[in-house]
Amino acid sequence: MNVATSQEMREIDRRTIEEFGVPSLILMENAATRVVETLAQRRPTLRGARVAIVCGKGNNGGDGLAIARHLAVRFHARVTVWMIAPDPGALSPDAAANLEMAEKFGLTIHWIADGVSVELGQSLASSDIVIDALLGTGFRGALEGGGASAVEAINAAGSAGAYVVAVDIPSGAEADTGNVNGPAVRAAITVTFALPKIGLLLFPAAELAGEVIVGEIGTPPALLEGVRARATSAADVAQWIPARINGRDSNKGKFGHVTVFAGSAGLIGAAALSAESAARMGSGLVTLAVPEGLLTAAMSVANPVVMTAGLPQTPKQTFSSRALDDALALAEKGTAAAIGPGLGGVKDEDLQKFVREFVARCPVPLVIDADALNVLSLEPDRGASLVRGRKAATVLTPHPGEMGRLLGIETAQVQERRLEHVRHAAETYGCAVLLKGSRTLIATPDGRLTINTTSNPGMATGGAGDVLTGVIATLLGQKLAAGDAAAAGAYAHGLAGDLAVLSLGGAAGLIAKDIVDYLPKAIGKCQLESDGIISGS
Ligand SMILES: NC(=O)C1=CN([C@@H]2O[C@H](COP(=O)(O)OP(=O)(O)OC[C@H]3O[C@@H](n4cnc5c(N)ncnc54)[C@H](O)[C@@H]3O)[C@@H](O)[C@H]2O)[C@@H](O)CC1
Ligand SMILES: [K+]
Repeated sequence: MNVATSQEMREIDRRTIEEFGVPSLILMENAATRVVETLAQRRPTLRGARVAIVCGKGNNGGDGLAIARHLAVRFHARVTVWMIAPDPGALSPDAAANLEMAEKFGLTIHWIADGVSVELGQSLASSDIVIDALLGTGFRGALEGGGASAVEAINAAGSAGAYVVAVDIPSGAEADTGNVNGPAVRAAITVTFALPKIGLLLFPAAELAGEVIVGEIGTPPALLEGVRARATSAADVAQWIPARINGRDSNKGKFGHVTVFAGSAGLIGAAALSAESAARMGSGLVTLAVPEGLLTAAMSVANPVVMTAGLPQTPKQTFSSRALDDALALAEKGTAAAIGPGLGGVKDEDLQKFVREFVARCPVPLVIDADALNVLSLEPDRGASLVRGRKAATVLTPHPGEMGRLLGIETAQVQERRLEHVRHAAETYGCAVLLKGSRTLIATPDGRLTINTTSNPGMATGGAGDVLTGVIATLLGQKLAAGDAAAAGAYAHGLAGDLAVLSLGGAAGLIAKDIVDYLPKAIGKCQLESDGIISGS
C-alpha cells in the first residue's frame, strides 16, 4: 500500500486540479462525503445525533464545514460548528466557500479565535459525535493557544464518551513524521483521503488515529502510484516469496543456501538463532560458521539441520583475519551470507580486520548486523566506502544505537527523525538499510522507503534481531532485491512475533526462539491473505 507525505499529497491534489480539471471544491466535497458515509456505517444512530465539528482555517476546516452541511441535510443531525479562527477573512478559499454554503444552509456556527471557551467544552461534552477538522496535512510543530485548548476540549469529550472522528489526521500530529509535539487529538477513527499519510503509520500518531479508513476522493489512480513510500502488505510478501520458491520443480538448491558468520565466547546462542531462523524461513541449506574453539558448543546448541564450520580465531575466541580465505570460500558456496550476530570483541583489531575484509570481498548478497555494524562504524567513512564498493547486494540492519554510530550522531537524534536518517544511511552506504523500531523502516539508495506495520512490544527481547538477520539473508539468498528482502523479512518477522504473542496469550514472556518457530505460520498467513482465503488483521 502506498503512503504519502504532505508534500506529495499537495502535489497530487494540485495535479488532479490543474491537469485533470477536477475542481478543488469537488475534492473537498468527496472528502466530506467519505467521512459522512463512514459515520453512517459506524453510527447507526447518526440520524438526529448531536454532532460538534471543530474547524480550523485551512482546508481541513473546509472539509469540516462540508461535513457539517451533509450531516445536517442528509441525516438531520443537530450540528454545531466551532470555528477556531479569528474571522472569515482568515480562511483558505475553499474553506471560505464552504463557510458561505454552511451559513446559507442555516447551520449554527460559533467563532472563537483563542479557542478558550466554556461553551465549546460544554458543547463538545454533550455531543454524541465530535469531528476534528482543526488541522490536517498543513500542520507542523506544536499546538499552542486556541488550537491546544480546542484539542483538549475534544479529548475531554472523547473521554466522556463522545465518538471522536479525525478528518485526514488527528490534529496536533505531524503528517510526515507521526510526531506529536504538544496536545493532539485522540480519535476513535480517522478518515484520511486518497492515500494514508506517512504519519498515520508511525507512532505516536498511529496510536492516536484509532482505526484508519482511506477515503477515495476522485484522485486519478496514476497519480497515487508516484509516491516514494509504502507499507508492506501480506500480499507483497506472498508475491515476493513464492515467485522464487513455489516452482513445480522445487529442490533444495532452489531455496538458497545461507551462510551465517556469527558467535563468540558467551554469544553462541545469537549465532544459533540466526542460523535456525534462516532454516525456518525456508532456506534450503544453512551453514553456521563460528570461531573454531566454539564449534562443539555451536553443534550442541544449533538445530541439527544447520551445517557447522569452525574458522581460525583470535585468543579471545572471535574470528581472526586468518579466517578470511576460508570464510570467503564458504560464503561463495552459498547464495547469501550474514555477518554480525554475537561477534563480540569489537575492540579486537584482528576481528576488525576480518570483518572489514569480509564485507569488502564477500561475493554473495550479505546482511550486515550487530557487531559487524559496530566495526564498520568505528571509522564510518571507511565503513561506508567498503559497503559502497561491494559487488553483490547488501542490507544493513541497525537498531537506533547502531544507526547513530553508523552516522556519527546520537541515538536520540536518530529517533527524532527516523525517516530522514534511514534514507540518509541508505544513500551514504549505497545499500538497503533497515532501521529497527516499533515501526521498522527500510530505505534504499533510490529514495524509496518502506514502513513495516507488523511486530509488537514483546519482541523487544534478546535475540529478536539475530532472528531477523537470518530471515533477511534467506530472502536475499532466494534472489529477492535487497529492499524487498528487507521489507518482506521485517514483515514476516514481525508477523511471526504477533502470532507467537497471540498463541502464548501475552507479550512479556515472548522469547526470540518463539519468533523463529512462528515464521512458517507467518509466511502461510501472508499467502492465505494474499489469496483472499482469510482477511488481514
Ligand atoms: N488540497 C486539496 O485539494 C484537498 C485538501 N483536503 C484537506 O486539506 C487539508 C490540508 O489543508 P491545508 O493545506 O489548508 O492545511 P490545514 O487545513 O491542515 O491547516 C493549515 C493551517 O494550519 C496552520 N498551522 C500550521 N502549523 C501550525 C501550528 N504549529 N500551530 C497552529 N497552526 C498551524 C497553518 O498556518 C494553516 O493555516 C488536508 O489535510 C485535507 O483535510 C481535502 O479537502 C481534500 C482535497
Ligand atoms: K484533523
